[in-house]
Amino acid sequence: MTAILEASGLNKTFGAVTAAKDINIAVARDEIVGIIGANGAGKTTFVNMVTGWLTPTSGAIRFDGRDITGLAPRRITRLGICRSFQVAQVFMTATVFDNLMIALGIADSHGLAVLKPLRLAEREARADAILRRYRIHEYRDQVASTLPQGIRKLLDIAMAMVAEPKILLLDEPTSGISVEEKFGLMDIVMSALKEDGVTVLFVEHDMEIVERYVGRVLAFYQGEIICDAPPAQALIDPKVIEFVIGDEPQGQAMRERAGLAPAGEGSDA
Ligand SMILES: Nc1ncnc2c1ncn2[C@@H]1O[C@H](COP(=O)(O)OP(=O)(O)OP(=O)(O)O)[C@@H](O)[C@H]1O
Repeated sequence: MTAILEASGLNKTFGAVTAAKDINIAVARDEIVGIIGANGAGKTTFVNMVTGWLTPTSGAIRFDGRDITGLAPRRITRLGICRSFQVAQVFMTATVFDNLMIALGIADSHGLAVLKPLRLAEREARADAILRRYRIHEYRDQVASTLPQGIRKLLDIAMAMVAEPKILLLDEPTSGISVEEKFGLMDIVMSALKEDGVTVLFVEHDMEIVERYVGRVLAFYQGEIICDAPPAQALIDPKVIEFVIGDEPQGQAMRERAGLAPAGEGSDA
C-alpha cells in the first residue's frame, strides 16, 4: 500500500492528560476512514495534529512521503490537507456564489493547489462548476444565513475543496442535519470527493453513516486506537461496543446485532 498519510508513535499530553497515545496508522490514497470514539477519546486531538493545529509531544506524521510534524496549519493546507469543521465556516451575510468566490480568491492568493492565479471569468466559471458538483447551484444567489442547514454544510465542504486537497478531514459532516436529509447529503459529498480522488478522514458519532460510507474505522478510546478495521468488523467488536458505541444513539441495535444484548432490551436513553 502506498500511504498518503502515516502517523508513527504519535503522542500528545496536556499536563497529566494523555490525549493521544502511541498512534500508528497508515492511510492509503483514496481511502475513506471513519474516526469514532466517545467524548474526550482523542479524535479531535488526532485531527488537530494532522492539520498542524497541535504539535505532537512525540512521534511523527508523514504526508505524501514528507515529514509534516509540527508544520503550521497554513503550510499543511498548502501541501494538500484541508479540513471542514462541525459548524459550517461560511460567510453568513454573503451569497453562496460569493462565498465560493472568496474561498477561490483566498486559495489563489495563497498559491494553493491552483497553479496560477485565475482571471475573474475563470474563477466565476470554476465557482459555478463547484456549486453544480455539490448540487447547490440552485441556491447560488441566496445569502448563506438563509440556507437550510444541509445546504450550508454542502457549501462549507465545497469551500474546503477549492484548494484541491489530497486529504480532506471532516468533523461530523451530518451533525445538526435531519435524519431524512443525512443520507442525501452524504451521497452528494462522498460521490463528489470520490470523483476528485480525495482521501477522506471523518469524525462521526452516527454509526449508520459510518457503516454506509467508510471503508475503514479507527476507534479511539482514551487517546489510543482500540480498533482499526472495516466497519463490518469494527462495529461488532466488543471493545468498540463497550467503549464507543454503547452511548451512541444506535448503541442498543449494535449491541443486539453483535449478540451482546438481548433484542428489545430497552432504549439507550
Ligand atoms: N487544549 C487542551 N488542554 C487540555 N486538555 C485537552 C485539550 N484538548 C483536549 N484535551 C483533553 O484531551 C482529551 C481528548 O480530547 P479530544 O478533544 O481530542 O477528544 P474528542 O474525542 O475529540 O472528544 P469530543 O467528541 O468531545 O470532541 C480529553 O480528555 C480532553 O479534555
